[in-house]
Amino acid sequence: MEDIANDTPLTTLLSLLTTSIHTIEAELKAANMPPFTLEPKFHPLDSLDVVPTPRLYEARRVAMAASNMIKALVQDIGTVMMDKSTQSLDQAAYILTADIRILDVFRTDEEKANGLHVDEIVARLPVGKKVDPEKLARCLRLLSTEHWWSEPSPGVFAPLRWALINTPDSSLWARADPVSYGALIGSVAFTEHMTDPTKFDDDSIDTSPFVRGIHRMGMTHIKNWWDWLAYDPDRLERFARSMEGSGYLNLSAIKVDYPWESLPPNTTFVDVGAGQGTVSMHIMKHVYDKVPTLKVVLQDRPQHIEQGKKFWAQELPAALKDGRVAFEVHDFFEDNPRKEPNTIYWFRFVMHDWADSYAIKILKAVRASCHPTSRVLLGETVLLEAIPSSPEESAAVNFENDLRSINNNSPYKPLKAPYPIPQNYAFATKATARYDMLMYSLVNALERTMSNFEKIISQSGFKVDRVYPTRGTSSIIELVPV
Ligand SMILES: C[S@@+](CC[C@H](N)C(=O)[O-])C[C@H]1O[C@@H](n2cnc3c(N)ncnc32)[C@H](O)[C@@H]1O
Repeated sequence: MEDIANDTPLTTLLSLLTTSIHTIEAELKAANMPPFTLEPKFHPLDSLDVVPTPRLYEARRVAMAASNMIKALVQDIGTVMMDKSTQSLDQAAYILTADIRILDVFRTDEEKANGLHVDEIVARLPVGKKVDPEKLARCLRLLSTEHWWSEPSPGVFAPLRWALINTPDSSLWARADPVSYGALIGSVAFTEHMTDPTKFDDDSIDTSPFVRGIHRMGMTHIKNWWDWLAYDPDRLERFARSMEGSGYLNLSAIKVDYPWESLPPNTTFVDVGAGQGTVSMHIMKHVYDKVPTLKVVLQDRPQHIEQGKKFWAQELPAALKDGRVAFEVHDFFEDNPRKEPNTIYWFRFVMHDWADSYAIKILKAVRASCHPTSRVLLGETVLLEAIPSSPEESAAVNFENDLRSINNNSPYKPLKAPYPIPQNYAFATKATARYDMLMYSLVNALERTMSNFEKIISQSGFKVDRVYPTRGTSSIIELVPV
């Protein structure tokens, strides 16, 4: 196992997998959590308030990367071609099951565990959402190949854990429609848009594969992605709810992997482009008593500010009563009205909506208001390049030792990916690489690598003071004015 020269890629990966799986099981046990199963219920770690230990987090991403790399080694090339060239149909099947609210028809845990015949599933679907049972069976059979569903006997289908993403009315479910559908529309015109030389240097939000795709569908009155959302109140509402979902995504990690407790007294935390201020509300809740002088200001466009007032009144009424939260309409392309010392300007998932020229304008506007003691925090994905690992530096045996030497009570510090897993952890970061494409496809923007960030930061009058990686998909990049 330690002799890399005699090992094949498969046996090296198997060794990584064995180490990471044993670590996952041991960490779950130590935390009094049940083992992972496919049963149709959430695992405690699925909770949006729980963060895995550093050792569990590292083991989990190696397990995901190694198992998928094993697939890349063993799968025959013909099947890969069949699979990849038709992958959008997985998404179509998933959107369908979300749209017809299939989970609603399972009334008891027993029905979920044993499954229902597809005829019964369809009989229970509401009018307007009926589908042909045979065709539905084929969709569910497709999803069963990736363990969303199982088919305990022919034509009988039972949901597994992943199917819960389709839970009606949850903010996770709300994602299924506008974002998935928008991604499909963009894919139709993706190659044509990418190869159009007139679009190479065009930063405009009104030009994107999505816009080209929707125009091709005859909807030439749609200017851009936001315009498309705004045309259908139901779609806009579902998208807003899905934003709440992405507010929760990474939240537990953002709360614990930045030292919020050490904020200086009298800090003003300005949540710029706040949405309803989900993240700032949870940070405030987290340190409400520990940092009693902390104040939050939410800034966004009018409809979001109204939503924010309702959200805070419901979730943290004490902050309103104690005068520790304020709400203001502000266009982040203008100078920021908050100019006092010790201000933190917090931007989460704002930069990724904007191409560089816009992002620089947003940062410059805040720089114009920035006191020398103030800082900017960017809560964003930092994409890693897919650089190969070297066998000498990061053998499987080192990974075992590295995992063992992690102190679960120390601040989180990512491990270097073990050979042969590339430095970006490959499949374990696929969702963020895909989000990079999504931002391009929908709004002509991007997720950024650290060098991409440095480019916009250096042109805006800031420098990077420190980067805090988190056990979620976001990092926190701390900027100081220069
Ligand atoms: C992707 S959302 C992120 C929301 C929030 N920061 C979060 O993490 O949940 C982007 C936000 O930017 C806001 N926004 C867009 N253009 C804006 C502008 N010119 N001025 C202020 N806010 C803007 C949107 O209304 C939206 O709430």
